[in-house]
Amino acid sequence: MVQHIHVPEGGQKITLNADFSLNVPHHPIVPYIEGDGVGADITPVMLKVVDAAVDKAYGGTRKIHWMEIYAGAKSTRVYGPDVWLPEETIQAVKEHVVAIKGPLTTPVGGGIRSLNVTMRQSLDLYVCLRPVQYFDGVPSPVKEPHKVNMVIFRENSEDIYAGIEYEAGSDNARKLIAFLRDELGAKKLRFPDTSALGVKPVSREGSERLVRKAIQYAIDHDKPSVTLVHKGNIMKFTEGAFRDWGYALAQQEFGAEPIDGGPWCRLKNPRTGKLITIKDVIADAFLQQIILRPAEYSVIATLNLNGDYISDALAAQVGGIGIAPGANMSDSVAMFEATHGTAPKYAGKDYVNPGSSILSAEMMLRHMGWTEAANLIISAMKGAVLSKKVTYDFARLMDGATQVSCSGFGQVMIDQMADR
Ligand SMILES: NC(=O)C1=CN([C@@H]2O[C@H](COP(=O)(O)OP(=O)(O)OC[C@H]3O[C@@H](n4cnc5c(N)ncnc54)[C@H](OP(=O)(O)O)[C@@H]3O)[C@@H](O)[C@H]2O)C=CC1
Ligand SMILES: O=C(O)CCC(=O)C(=O)O
Ligand SMILES: [Mg+2]
Repeated sequence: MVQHIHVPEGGQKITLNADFSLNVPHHPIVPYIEGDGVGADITPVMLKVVDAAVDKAYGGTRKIHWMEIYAGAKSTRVYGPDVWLPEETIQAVKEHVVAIKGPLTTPVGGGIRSLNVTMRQSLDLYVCLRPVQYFDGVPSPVKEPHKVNMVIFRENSEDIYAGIEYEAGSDNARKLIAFLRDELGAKKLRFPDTSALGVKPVSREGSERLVRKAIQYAIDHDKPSVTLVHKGNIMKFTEGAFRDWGYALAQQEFGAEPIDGGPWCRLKNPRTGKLITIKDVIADAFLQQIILRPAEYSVIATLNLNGDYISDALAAQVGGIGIAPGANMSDSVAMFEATHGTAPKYAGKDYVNPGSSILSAEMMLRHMGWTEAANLIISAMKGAVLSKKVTYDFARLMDGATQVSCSGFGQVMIDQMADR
């Protein structure tokens, strides 16, 4: 029994097989969250572009039945002032297996904790998958943006994002400081009473399941390497353990052999026979190497906070977070979303680039096995960029561009589909 969700008539649920593959009917119901801020601008454009691609690709025989579900500010308007994330929203995503969402606001300092993170944790969407690829013609601040071709596997359920934090001066902070000092011998540290504390949980299971997915992806997509990015020199038992557990898993589960005594190792791709190198790099060095030598990196596996920073930094190299898509995945559920946030200064202005959301939907279509529609979106995106009719973010860096609105860019993409 749903309270405020309107279940569309004529659609059917996507279901899961025992091996987690999907049964996708020709008329699937797909839940979506509009999102806060620019969510109200980009989400309708994304829906329209996806509908056009599906219609064109399948000649009207397939159609997504979109089902709006609520989170964030819109949820408080529909469900009541304090209901930011209704339980039926989580249930709907779980039951429908595939969903897409717009960005949701998280206040800085105080206020509610991130609804985005809460959804990932509630549904155990432990992989945040963010491909970073270059489209010809996109303006970029680097000289050779076409050399950036990476796929980020960001651990999405642990790390400092767990939200275990104690405010400076609170009883709990004082208790924890006393415990650290008196029971755990943390005497050398500076712990003035004004200290706030955060806890960074990183587990072996959490690290292994993420690295397993990253290596499997490299095998399935014929990638040359998987790089474990960490700050394990400083945070030895969390970030350092992530690296060590990653290498151990590569050897134990995928038969990787150490190179020159390790820790780098190499496995043979069982599909192609080619070698896949498993390597690691410390996060700060990584952030300069992706600018200086991006071609050396392919699949990236990293913890939650590193993955957050790396996502935006890499996106900038290929044109910015206006075209940076992503997915949050468990073994059974996938929820797609742009890398960027609510960009509040542009909210409601029909201004920003809807590309991130549209490319997230493209990932969703591919996940559903609707490859023809996904391909159509990619070719329409390429055509739109080459036509130089682009939103402000590209127009401000592109010679001879015609600036179009958010909805205008969606229309440019749909027009591109007509010629394909
Ligand atoms: N998954 C989610 O729902 C996420 C939510 N957030 C939340 O969003 C809120 C705002 O965060 P903020 O740090 O400002 O980050 P945002 O990603 O919202 O925006 C930062 C800047 O990125 C550029 N940008 C963002 N979206 C687009 C787009 N669609 N097209 C073109 N450019 C874009 C703009 O740059 P310019 O100024 O140069 O034009 C914008 O000012 C916060 O509450 C944060 O917690 C943040 C990230 C992810
Ligand atoms: O949840 C948020 O508000 C921010 C999350 C974020 O930046 C991300 O997941 O990339
Ligand atoms: Mg982020």
